[in-house]
Amino acid sequence: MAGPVLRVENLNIWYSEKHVVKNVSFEVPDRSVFALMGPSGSGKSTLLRALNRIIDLYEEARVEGHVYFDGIDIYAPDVDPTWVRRRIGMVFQHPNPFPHLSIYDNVAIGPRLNRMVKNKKELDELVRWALEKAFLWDEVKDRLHVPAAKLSGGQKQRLSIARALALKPRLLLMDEPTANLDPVATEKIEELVISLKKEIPIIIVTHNPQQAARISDYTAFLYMGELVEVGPTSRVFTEPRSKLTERYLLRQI
Ligand SMILES: Nc1ncnc2c1ncn2[C@@H]1O[C@H](COP(=O)(O)OP(=O)(O)OP(=O)(O)O)[C@@H](O)[C@H]1O
Repeated sequence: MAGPVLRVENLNIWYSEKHVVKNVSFEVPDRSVFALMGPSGSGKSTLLRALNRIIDLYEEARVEGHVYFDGIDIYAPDVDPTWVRRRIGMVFQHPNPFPHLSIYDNVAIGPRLNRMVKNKKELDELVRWALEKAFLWDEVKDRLHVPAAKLSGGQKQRLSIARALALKPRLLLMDEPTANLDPVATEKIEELVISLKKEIPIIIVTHNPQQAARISDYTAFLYMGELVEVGPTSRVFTEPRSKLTERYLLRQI
């Protein structure tokens, strides 16, 4: 069996004096969808931001503990945070394509900046690959050069996913990617997440337990900064070990 893609050990995070992630440890197996669920304010987004060092951009945040990515401690002094962010991609709650750039250029910008391709043909192939993986190619292949602003909300979110995929990440983090989408657009993203996991494991934050149940292989339940429970999704949902998880699943907290 493949080792975990990520191992989090005794992770603690503060914003100034406020302790928001409390001694959290878990492993994310390769080729899986791993859901981080919990009520509003439980620390899900903060924890996610620490997993690819985006949290470094928050001046008031302080992180202690370890995050091993394929065995490399991403907080070790000799590790370059930009390398970490390139290898561990991120998709946010609000789709964030550059509105004035074309659909093509939104996907191409990362590979160009990182000199991942030698010529236009390779770039065209990479853009097509990323758009296909993001289930968007068929809808946009005849209008690759129109501005991204012309797309629907769901399409913009899939474009954000294509942009992240174009950097060929080893792992993808998603922070409530369907929070602003209608049910049809949500379903597409959920199908896409499931189809990607064989190639790219995904950690997804959700405040919706049904979504975690539908798409994830493993679920972690976070409550007031503490990891209450983690395990295979089917087990967490059918036989929660903690009363708190049970109450959350019954919508009592
Ligand atoms: N930049 C910040 N500075 C100070 N406190 C913050 C900051 N970001 C978040 N917090 C606080 O940290 C705690 C955890 O927030 P976080 O956004 O990680 O929770 P969450 O579970 O993702 O919530 P939600 O589902 O509402 O997004 C909250 O109390 C929040 O107010």
